[in-house]
Amino acid sequence: MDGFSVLKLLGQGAFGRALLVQPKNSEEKCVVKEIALPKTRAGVDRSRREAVLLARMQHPNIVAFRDAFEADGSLYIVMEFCGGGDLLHRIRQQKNVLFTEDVILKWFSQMCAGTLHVHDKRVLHRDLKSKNVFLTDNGTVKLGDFGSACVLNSAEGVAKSYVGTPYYVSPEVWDNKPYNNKSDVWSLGCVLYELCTLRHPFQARSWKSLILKVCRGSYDPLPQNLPYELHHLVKNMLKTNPRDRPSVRTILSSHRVSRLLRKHLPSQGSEVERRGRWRRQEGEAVSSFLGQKSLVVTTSSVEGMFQDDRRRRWSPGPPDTVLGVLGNAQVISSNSTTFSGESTSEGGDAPELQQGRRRKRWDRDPPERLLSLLEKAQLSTSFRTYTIHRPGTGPFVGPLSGENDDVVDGPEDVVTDESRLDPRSDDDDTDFEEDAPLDWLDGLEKIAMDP
Ligand SMILES: Nc1ncnc2c1ncn2[C@@H]1O[C@H](COP(=O)(O)OP(=O)(O)OP(=O)(O)O)[C@@H](O)[C@H]1O
Repeated sequence: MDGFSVLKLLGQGAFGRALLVQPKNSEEKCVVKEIALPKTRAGVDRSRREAVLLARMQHPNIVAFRDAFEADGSLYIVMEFCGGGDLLHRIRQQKNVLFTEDVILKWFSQMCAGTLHVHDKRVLHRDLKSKNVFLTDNGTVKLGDFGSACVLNSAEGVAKSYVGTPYYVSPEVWDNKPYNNKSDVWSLGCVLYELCTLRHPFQARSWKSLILKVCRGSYDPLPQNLPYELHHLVKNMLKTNPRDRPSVRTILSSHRVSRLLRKHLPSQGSEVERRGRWRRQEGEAVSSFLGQKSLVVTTSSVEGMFQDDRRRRWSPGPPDTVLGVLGNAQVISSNSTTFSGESTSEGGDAPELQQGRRRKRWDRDPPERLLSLLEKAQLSTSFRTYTIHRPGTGPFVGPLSGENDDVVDGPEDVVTDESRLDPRSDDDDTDFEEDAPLDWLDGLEKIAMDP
């Protein structure tokens, strides 16, 4: 850090801290993200991947990569400073004053442009949320924090990377299906909803309530004064089946809302038509930048992850594994051992769960395991990327929770995605996904059980 004067600590994330710095050889203030390098080779490669991915993303709506280096057992990623702070902070500043339609469309269209660039590079962001969307001093929106796009392999890392930030996690991820480009679309839909209402679509004070609402696609309707196109878009982006959600390309090019969005992206219109590809040279360039041969290996393994264009088909049913058990509320007792026993003997859905067995993961670990884990865990009040504490450490508070948020788990006056029960539509647009659903339940268990 010799070449920088540290101006202030911006904050502490799950993987390290962010500092506002002044490089000694430049006028431009930057952010340095300091990540303590893990002891294992795999862990080190994983950490470096954030730098590699960020360096690959060169787009006006993505935080710009400036440099990366390692010193004293830490990785330092230098990036553009966004003086307007993050969008979550900006939303909170509004108090109860809703954003205008123009502001919503302008910011959201830029988020889509950034996400399209990410997806065109065959990368999944996996932690899109208002806290990871930044504003520059002149009001340009930039996507940041590619830390979750990089974390794979270790049990704990998998849990973090797979679950992301619980309020933004899509039904398929709760249902242990592979994360795909539409899971990013779901998270982006949550951010759009926040822009429209200043509230999160799935407010809840317990895990059970949160997962139920997400898997049912139940949220309060948008304000009536917003244009029909935005209502339609939110409804589409928060479809419980990823196949029914539009891709970001569709949102920007051929959705009912596209015309409104493109009006706010005059200089980037052509970008929508272009598809980027992962290029080995890019990884090599970053690798030599960081002075680490191993990054070439890391890069090519990421490349391999996305080269396979096979389209996996989704099971025909709704995300009914988690939903079925959660819906059967009477089987849930505060004692997880009792719960597991009761759910197989008297729970109405249990026999179906036993018979259905369509999904690989539940074959071995039915959702009872998830629920019993969730009973023992609570979300951190700071609401970082997947932070879980054992019981008694604080209330369940979401990023935009207010005083009067729901305290009950029962039915409410909400929009529910009834189409989750319809026959599935075409999934051509769900064009890539991670190769295999990773075992995040093991990671979750480890975190929840650690003394
Ligand atoms: N490029 C940036 N420009 C301005 N502020 C930034 C930038 N990057 C990060 N920050 C701010 O620095 C703080 C820490 O960010 P960091 O990404 O390390 O963790 P986090 O987002 O708080 O948590 P997590 O990543 O675990 O969800 C946040 O308040 C964030 O808004």
